[in-house]
Amino acid sequence: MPFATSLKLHNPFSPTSAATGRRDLDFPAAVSPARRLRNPPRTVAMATVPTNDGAPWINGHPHINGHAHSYAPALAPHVAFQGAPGAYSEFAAKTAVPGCATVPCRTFSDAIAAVQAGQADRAILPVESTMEGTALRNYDLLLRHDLVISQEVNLFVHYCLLAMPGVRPAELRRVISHPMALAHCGRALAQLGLHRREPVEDTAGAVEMLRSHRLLDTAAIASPRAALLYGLDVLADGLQDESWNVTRFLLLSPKSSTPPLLPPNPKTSMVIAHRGGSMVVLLKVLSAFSRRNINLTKLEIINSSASENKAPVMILDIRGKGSLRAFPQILYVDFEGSTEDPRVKEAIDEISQFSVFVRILGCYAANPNVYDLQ
Ligand SMILES: O=C(O)C(=O)C[C@]1(C(=O)O)C=C[C@@H](O)C=C1
Repeated sequence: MPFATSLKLHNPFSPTSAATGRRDLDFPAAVSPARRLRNPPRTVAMATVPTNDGAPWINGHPHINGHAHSYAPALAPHVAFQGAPGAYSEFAAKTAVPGCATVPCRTFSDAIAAVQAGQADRAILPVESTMEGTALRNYDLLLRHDLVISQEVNLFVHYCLLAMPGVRPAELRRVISHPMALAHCGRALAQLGLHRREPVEDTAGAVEMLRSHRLLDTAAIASPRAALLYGLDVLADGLQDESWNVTRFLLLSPKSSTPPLLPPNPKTSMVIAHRGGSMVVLLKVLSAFSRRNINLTKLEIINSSASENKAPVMILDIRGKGSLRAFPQILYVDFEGSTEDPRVKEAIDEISQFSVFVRILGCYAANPNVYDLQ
């Protein structure tokens, strides 16, 4: 994993700058941080409980009706996500594209492949969390493929301890979940005396495993919605060590042949590869934006040449036929403004002159809301 340095110029996740409480989607509600922290946990019923019985499996997960998992009109957009039905990523997909059909995939690569194979219209990836910073592995995936970021969505991740119906906390001997969820709940698990922790591919996959193997000595960490979906008991909630735990997801779409409509309140993500002198390049990039009054919302420095063991970042050069190129030093930059804005065009032109490679990863509507899924 390349070395990453994160400079927090503006943290869209921070309680002061996040959700405005605007209710612009039915599912789920965006809440103001103050309201969310005051309110007791709330659970929201989801549609039908998916079971594995007789349902065909695609990418390692059950597909209901031979296609997407969730019940949605045939023409609804299909969004691929990593995990079992009930994973946080699935909720993120439904938040970003209300009414979509979700396509469960075993890995993030499978989710991207599903879009490339035409099995899904879009894929959703978690890319950043307030507790862990940038998920570089998912950024790596994004760079290796020719998909564009078309939306962002921030979810409040609320972890619960789930067990089979009737199981008492004293009967539990181990806990299973996504490695991130286990890491985020370390303190609470220690207090509960749950020292045996085993990682699985996703939070809902852990719940599915409890259910299908009827594990009576094992708990899973997942969302209250996963508890409802699979009929498990919630033994404890709000398990995360930090009360403010938000994950940012990006929705990826195939590149459109027609120029996309300019989104409201646009934001652009780009990657800049350069040769050496990180600090000098950084200052030049900052200057190109600041002289044009363009605000940055993310800046991440990846320097894999700082250590001999780190592999360079591979980026698909989408010009011409498209080939993978290796770059040891890159910057990820998100900024306010659209690629059609003359100030932005000038800044990108200037940066292109002193860098070795620049790729725009997407221009999409900035979404400052934090959605509460519980
Ligand atoms: O396991 C899940 O439910 C997921 O959607 C994946 C994922 C992640 O990979 O970051 C998403 C959010 C949570 O922080 C934990 C795990």
